Amino acid sequence: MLEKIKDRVLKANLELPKRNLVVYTWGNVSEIDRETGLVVIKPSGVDYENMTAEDMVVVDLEGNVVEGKLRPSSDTPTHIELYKAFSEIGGIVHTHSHWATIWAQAGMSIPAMGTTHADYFYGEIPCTRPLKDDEILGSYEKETGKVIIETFKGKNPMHTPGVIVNDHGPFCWGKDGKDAVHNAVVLEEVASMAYHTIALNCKDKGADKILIDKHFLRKHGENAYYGQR
Ligand SMILES: O=C(CO)[C@@H](O)[C@@H](O)COP(=O)(O)O
Repeated sequence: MLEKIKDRVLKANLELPKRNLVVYTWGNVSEIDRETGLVVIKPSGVDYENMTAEDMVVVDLEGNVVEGKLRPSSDTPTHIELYKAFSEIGGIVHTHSHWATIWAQAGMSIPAMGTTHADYFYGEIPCTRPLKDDEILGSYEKETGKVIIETFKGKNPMHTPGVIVNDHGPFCWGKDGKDAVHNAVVLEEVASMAYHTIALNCKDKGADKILIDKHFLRKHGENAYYGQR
């Protein structure tokens, strides 16, 4: 079942070590089939070198394993919460990539410092509030999803396809797993650029809003004109 999606999800997961977004097994990618409401996600704690499409696990939106011999990613409940809340998204990725995780550990949103950022993310990439003790001790991974959703209240998740989870790391999403990983690569790059920009000249506010609007909307707005149309 869902063999094509399993192939795509495997490929998207293998992109993580290739792009230096993960160390060992510290990340996961999933994709949802909106027709059946089933999610395909990588197994928990399996080395990327040995992973096959058959190892991908299919779960329903209640978190029940529908197909697969291995246990799904430990972050599956977070992915499920996001799929339920953001109907536009088709793929999700979580990593502990170096620069984005530094922002997470600092508990800081990443300001839009320039056009590289604005080409992909509209405004700051928000950092969630810290989880409360009872949330950590309860359904921790589900609560992680809920705090992301809380952070995105009133925001369009497709305009800001990523978040920094406080003291943890980044989650990104997109129209499918490949697109989500693309956004995670960009987020890591802008996290590094923003850190170094602030270190260099103490500019901690971000670039002119008009410039940020221009760059986001030329790619993603109603009258977008970037690329081939
Ligand atoms: O945050 C963590 C572990 O602290 C996880 O995201 C990471 O190790 C990946 O876990 P899975 O192998 O997907 O279960």
